[in-house]
Amino acid sequence: MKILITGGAGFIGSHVVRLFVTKYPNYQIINLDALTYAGNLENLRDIENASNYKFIKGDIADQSFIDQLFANEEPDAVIHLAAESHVDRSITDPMAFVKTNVIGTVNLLNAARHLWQPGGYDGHVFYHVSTDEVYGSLDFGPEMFTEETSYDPRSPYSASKASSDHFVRAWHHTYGLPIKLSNCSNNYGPNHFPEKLIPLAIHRLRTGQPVPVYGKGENVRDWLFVKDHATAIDAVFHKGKNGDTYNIGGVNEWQNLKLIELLCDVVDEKTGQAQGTSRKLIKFVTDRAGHDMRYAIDSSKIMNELGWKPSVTFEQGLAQTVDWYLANEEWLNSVTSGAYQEYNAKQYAGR
Ligand SMILES: Cc1cn([C@H]2C[C@H](O)[C@@H](COP(=O)(O)OP(=O)(O)O[C@H]3O[C@H](C)C(=O)[C@H](O)[C@H]3O)O2)c(=O)[nH]c1=O
Repeated sequence: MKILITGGAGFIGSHVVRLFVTKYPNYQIINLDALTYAGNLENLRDIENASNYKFIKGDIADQSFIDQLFANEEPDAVIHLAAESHVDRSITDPMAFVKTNVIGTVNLLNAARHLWQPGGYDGHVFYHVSTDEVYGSLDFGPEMFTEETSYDPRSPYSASKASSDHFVRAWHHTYGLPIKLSNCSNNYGPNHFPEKLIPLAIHRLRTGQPVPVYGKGENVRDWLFVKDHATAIDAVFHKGKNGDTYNIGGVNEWQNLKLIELLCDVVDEKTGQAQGTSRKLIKFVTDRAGHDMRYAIDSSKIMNELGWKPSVTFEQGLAQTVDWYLANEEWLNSVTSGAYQEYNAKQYAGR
């Protein structure tokens, strides 16, 4: 089987690519990535020479490029992770999110349909990896997002992901395209670009800079270790039902301030600083515009039907993450200085 994985040089994508390349040596994995600021081939150094792996640089928003790629490569399946993903960026530059997340997804859907429909859809699947933010924002309390929760996206980012989810389902209902979808909560772990809360905070603490907490830090997110998200994607891809959606979460809700305090304590412990040192760097700043209060996701469907569950506790995952960032200063320096772009250019030259 030849699988096209889009966004494979990004944070979640690189963990999915590595899992599939190493776990399924008989699959051919094509990693398609535009290598925008968040795409980093250094994430995949360990598997870049694997015989079942190939990297192609390209933009999913470029329709003729995508059509040509499908004609040349004839993938059997698509796992679509390529996306603009940072909510703050979507507030300042929404059009980039429309281009990649909406138009890019529709280009892929069209190309998959035109390639697969003539010979019959058997053995093919278009799997869209999405976010729990499409469901909107919850108040504090027991309520959680289920697969039946109505969509209520509120940021330009979540509106673009909701739109792409709708297009994926529309291609299933209208053209019969075999599809799967999953909506996941906040991920954390190695190789996370330091604009998102956890890697940003680790980077700031490591370099003695203030850690910005938006508003009062009361907002709640559910956190899942990225490698557990990758195993969930593996489960949905192989065992999920055609046309179905699976929510994926860590059963692990944290208020932002509490999470940052815990992270400060882990960093103090790992770096041998006196407890309380890092907490002094917490700085309350202006809130995010339209800041969603709470995401909480009910993962019982994927757990009961597909037998998936997270493999690490938050304490274990956070400790592994801090260890990774402390041991990989070079990666962090390369990302924060922009040097990784040179590595990217060298790796894709001629491909
Ligand atoms: C960057 C930053 C964030 N925050 C707050 C804002 C959020 O309440 C929380 C996490 O923010 P972050 O931007 O890391 O992630 P979300 O906005 O929850 O969205 C993330 O999780 C979902 C599922 C996706 O689908 C997104 O792609 C992914 O970016 O911390 C701060 O307080 N300070 C900061 O400096």
